[in-house]
Amino acid sequence: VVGGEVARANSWPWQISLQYKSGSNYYHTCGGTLIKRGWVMTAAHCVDRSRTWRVVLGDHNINTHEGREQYMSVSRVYIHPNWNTNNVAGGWDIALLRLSSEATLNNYVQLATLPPSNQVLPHNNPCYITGWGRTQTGGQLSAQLKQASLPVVDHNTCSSYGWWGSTVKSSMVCAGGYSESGCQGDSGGPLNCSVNGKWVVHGVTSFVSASGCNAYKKPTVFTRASAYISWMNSVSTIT
Ligand SMILES: CC(C)[C@H](NC(=O)C(F)(F)F)C(=O)N[C@@H](C)C(=O)Nc1ccc(C(F)(F)F)cc1
Repeated sequence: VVGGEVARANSWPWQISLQYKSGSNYYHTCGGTLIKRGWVMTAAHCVDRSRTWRVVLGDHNINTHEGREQYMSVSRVYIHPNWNTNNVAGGWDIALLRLSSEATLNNYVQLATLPPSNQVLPHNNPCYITGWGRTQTGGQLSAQLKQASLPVVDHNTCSSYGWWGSTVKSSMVCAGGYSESGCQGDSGGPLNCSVNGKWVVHGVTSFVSASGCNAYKKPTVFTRASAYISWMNSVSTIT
């Protein structure tokens, strides 16, 4: 997250850290959202490569053990069937992770609220991006969870000339576009939007500009969760 501030610990209790094993250590690579006690929503591009994954719930500083974390292994990865690794602009950048055991819900770990199917938020709807991603273009990951205010940019504006143009599809949500943004390492994490006084996870962090995370008029682009409610229900109930 470029800009914004360090979040109050566990104030986004559905935010998870997706980590992969290398040698005897685990490394943060993406964010994600706890949507059911045994299910995490993340970006397809995060799990393109088959690795040994773990999901950390209830985390704040990803480099220290604070005692509130729950470490879960992943029993199966469901990448959207239409996802194309070489074409993030095509959309479909969403995946579900089945956890090997169910999360314990408490003050530090809670389920996210997902939007109703096909709900599209208005221009400037207040939202926050959260994540442990780079704090500057080309910079380092943040040790502590960060948040930044990223108001919705409607599709009409986001897909116009000078903005993202046709790279952005209506199955995506744009947010921000000025000094604050997501950045590498925030991928897969939530766009938390305030709807009728409640936090609703409307986006899955997907991409930023190749010329810089907080490039002007290149808002952070999210997979629009409300476009995938039926797919998520079909995956997380048949299995
Ligand atoms: C997994 C990546 C897509 C990566 N995602 C992120 O950094 C995320 F955190 F915003 F999710 C990203 O945006 N990286 C930058 C450096 C990038 O490659 N951006 C990019 C944007 C659009 C396109 C286009 F237009 F071809 F689709 C290609 C690359």
